[in-house]
Amino acid sequence: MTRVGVFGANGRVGKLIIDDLKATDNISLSSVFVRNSLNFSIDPSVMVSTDIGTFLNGCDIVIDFSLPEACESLLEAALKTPKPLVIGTTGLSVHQLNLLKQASESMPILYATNMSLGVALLNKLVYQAAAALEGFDIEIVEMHHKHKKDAPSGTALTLGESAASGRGLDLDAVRISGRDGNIGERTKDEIAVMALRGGDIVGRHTVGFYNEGEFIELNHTATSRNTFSKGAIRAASWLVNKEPGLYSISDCLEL
Ligand SMILES: NC(=O)C1=CN([C@@H]2O[C@H](COP(=O)(O)OP(=O)(O)OC[C@H]3O[C@@H](n4cnc5c(N)ncnc54)[C@H](OP(=O)(O)O)[C@@H]3O)[C@@H](O)[C@H]2O)C=CC1
Ligand SMILES: O=C(O)C1=N[C@H](C(=O)O)C[C@H](O)C1
Repeated sequence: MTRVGVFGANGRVGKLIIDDLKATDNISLSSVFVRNSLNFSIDPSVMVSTDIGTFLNGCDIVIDFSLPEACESLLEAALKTPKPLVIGTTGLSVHQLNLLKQASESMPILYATNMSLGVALLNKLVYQAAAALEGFDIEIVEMHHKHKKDAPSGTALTLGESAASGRGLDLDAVRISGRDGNIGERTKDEIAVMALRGGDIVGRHTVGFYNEGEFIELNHTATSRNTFSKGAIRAASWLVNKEPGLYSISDCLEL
């Protein structure tokens, strides 16, 4: 039985992971980390801790859906107490991503900005389309619920990287995040990644390829947040006995 620790247990996704673990074979919840207290009741056999080291010692693998600064604390603690990590937190800074890469030298880490099968496939399709549709303008739009803190979404940035890579470009050099005023015509290589926020939208991503006379739009819509919690649990079962290294959701899904 794989014993899972949930980091970000009070959160929208964290709570669903705790529920979904109850219905999954060969894997169960053993510890949760909270900053203050857990805001719902839990089986008394589960360790609830405000100390990251104690939390890490109480599980075989961690699933993290929290905030960038919280994920950074987790990575720092895991460098002292190595543990397989499934990380879904988005909005990580360059420093935090470097810390994640450093940690993956001493433990297996699966980092995915989106745990769904659909988006994993979408990234492959976007890479292929960007490479094949020479001269088409690439634009990305994402829509999420009004509580989301980071923008653009981690998924949109990953899709942007897939598109840029299909064109042999570096996303950081070609990405724009807004248009306003007398800015002139669109440049050939730019890739816009735009964010909309409102209501309870779970997650919607559209990658458009626009040309004179035709366009293609590839779209993914998450209609349930359980898509992410179940994807993360599947990733944890896959990762737990792997060698140290940085793994992607495509590795787990063998896409
Ligand atoms: N990869 C994927 O498939 C997906 C990724 N996400 C990402 O996952 C993350 C969480 O999303 P969501 O569940 O909606 O967010 P929530 O805001 O609902 O939850 C965030 C959680 O992080 C905890 N937290 C905040 N600050 C700290 C801290 N300093 N130390 C420890 N814990 C902290 C909160 O605990 P507390 O209750 O104590 O405040 C809370 O439990 C986001 O980055 C989001 O973009 C979301 C969906 C899918
Ligand atoms: O915060 C969310 O809700 C989501 N975040 C992830 C992201 O930033 O891409 C994944 C998903 O779209 C939901």
